[in-house]
Amino acid sequence: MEQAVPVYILSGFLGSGKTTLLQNMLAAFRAQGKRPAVVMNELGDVNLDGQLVDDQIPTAELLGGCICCSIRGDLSLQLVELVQKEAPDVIIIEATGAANPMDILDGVSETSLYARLELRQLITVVDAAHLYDLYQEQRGRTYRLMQEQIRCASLLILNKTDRVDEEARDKLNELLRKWNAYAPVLQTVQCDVPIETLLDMGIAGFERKEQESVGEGMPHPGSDTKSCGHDHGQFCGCNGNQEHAAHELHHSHSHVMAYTHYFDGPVNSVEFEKLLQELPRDIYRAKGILAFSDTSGRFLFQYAYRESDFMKIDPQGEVQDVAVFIGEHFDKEEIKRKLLALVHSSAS
Ligand SMILES: Nc1nc2c(ncn2[C@@H]2O[C@H](COP(=O)(O)OP(=O)(O)OP(=O)(O)O)[C@@H](O)[C@H]2O)c(=O)[nH]1
Repeated sequence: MEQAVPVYILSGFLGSGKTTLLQNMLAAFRAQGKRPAVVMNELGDVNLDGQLVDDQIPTAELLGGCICCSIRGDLSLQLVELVQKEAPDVIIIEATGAANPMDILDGVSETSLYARLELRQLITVVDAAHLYDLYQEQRGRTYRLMQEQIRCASLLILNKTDRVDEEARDKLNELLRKWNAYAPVLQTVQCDVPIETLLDMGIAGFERKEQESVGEGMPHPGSDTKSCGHDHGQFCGCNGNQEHAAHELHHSHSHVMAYTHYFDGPVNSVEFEKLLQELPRDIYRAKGILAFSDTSGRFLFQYAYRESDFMKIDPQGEVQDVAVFIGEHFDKEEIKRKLLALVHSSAS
């Protein structure tokens, strides 16, 4: 009989390390002689993460929205098309950092009714430093969204542990245990974890959870439950009712917005880095491809939770110089003004 294609969902807040994990998984699958395919979802209008994935790997892009709401129907279409056209051995879905994984789980389950898919794992990547900061305040929509992403996982990766001390690591471990008692937790830097271990752990973890949560808990392929096995009433006063929960959860990330800026000239690298350092706190993620006026070549830049990183690249395909800024209720016009001024001053 035809084998079902295993599907892995990568969830986690913006900038936590999902693309880093995706790259590690792709390398591991290919080393095993497998043919992976990828579904990438970005809030902005361009797929910058796609630049980090080998162009030999079949990739479906869902841009300009979040899988879990505006473009959920597209997810099913893309999955079916990938299976029919590419016959991959495995599919990895990288959600936007603003996605609620429950809806993506639901989308995959629905699709598995008419395409041979088998949901293996929902891996949530957590930025240790970011969660630790939010934990001090214990409130805010981003904190609640992170909580949801953690609760729904079958495997948790506590990443960026290089950015917190031992005391914070212990505290975070305790917190993850409290929010999700079932999923194994792996502590990593750069999501560096033996992938074979990760895949083995996940399968066992997912099966165990399904058995232990009979009647109320963990969503699984073919299941019509949308519950993460926790009390939704904690957030919205409902008792896990599907509609109320979905409604409330969409609201938990509807605060996230993106601005995509296309450049019509190069910018000075020092000035651009300064602009990143001075971004308002409400912008927690930025990425893009740029040419600088003071150095040759083009660069992929990443800004995640106050850390920036530049990598020289040779972009695949035609990519205009572009930057995407993601955050909460920030002033798009102000960013636009600053970027236009930067291009102008770099030209003179
Ligand atoms: N300090 C530190 N940086 C890391 C670590 N892992 C990843 N990063 C960096 O964090 C930035 C964001 O990583 P990504 O893998 O792109 O994160 P993401 O979750 O895919 O981001 P979005 O797709 O925007 O949600 C990049 O600059 C990575 O190099 C880590 O363990 N420590």
